[in-house]
Amino acid sequence: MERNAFDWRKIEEDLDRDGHARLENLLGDAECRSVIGGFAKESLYRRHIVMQQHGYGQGEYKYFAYPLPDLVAGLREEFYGPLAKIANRWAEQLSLANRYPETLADYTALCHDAGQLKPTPLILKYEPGDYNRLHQDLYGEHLFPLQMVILLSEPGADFDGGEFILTEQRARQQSRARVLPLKKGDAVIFPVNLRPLKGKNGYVRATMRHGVSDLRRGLRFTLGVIFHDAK
Ligand SMILES: O=C(O)CCC(=O)C(=O)O
Ligand SMILES: [Fe+2]
Repeated sequence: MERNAFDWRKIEEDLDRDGHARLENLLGDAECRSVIGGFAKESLYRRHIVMQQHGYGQGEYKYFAYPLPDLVAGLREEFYGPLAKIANRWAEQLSLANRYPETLADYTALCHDAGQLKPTPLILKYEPGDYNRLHQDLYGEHLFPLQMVILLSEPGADFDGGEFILTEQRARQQSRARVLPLKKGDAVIFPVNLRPLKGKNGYVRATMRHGVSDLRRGLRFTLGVIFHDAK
């Protein structure tokens, strides 16, 4: 599907200021329905995780297999380039040596050369009582520092509770938590691990984690787009 052009200046400003950027209506209703409809289709996935068996929370998710469905591959491709520019600027501000190539193909080749061969985009499903503990999606040496989550269900109609939470911690301070209100089809872009915060003398590092609060009612599905592959 052809998408609206996004205002990348605003996305960049939002990421710098708030540590996340919300994109309204990234996916339409039919696209959300079709991704949810694929949850039961086992051939689409390489692995099924029951979160309570790993201490990750409660709920389940499935990692897509290569070749990724067109919609998922398209989102990874479309967002990688502009996000790589931001990631490179952040790496400089954080005094990190990491640099990210311009294209997803080149970045994926780096992951694959390092033995990170398995695709990481995933679909998550939450039922009443389910939740996702605060975590970071690190899967090996190569880590692309921004990721995206798309809400596929409608809050208030399909489910209650189940809010997306982002926390930020800088040295010698307690964590700051943000609850990010999303509607069906909205996406949020946020840091996997670190982000630069402007301090008095240059930039300081903040460590980020994300999770989901308890689902009180209904069913909540999300699509996660992570750009680095896994070992
Ligand atoms: O379900 C959510 O909102 C969070 C999903 C998540 O942790 C991820 O995609 O990495
Ligand atoms: Fe995650």
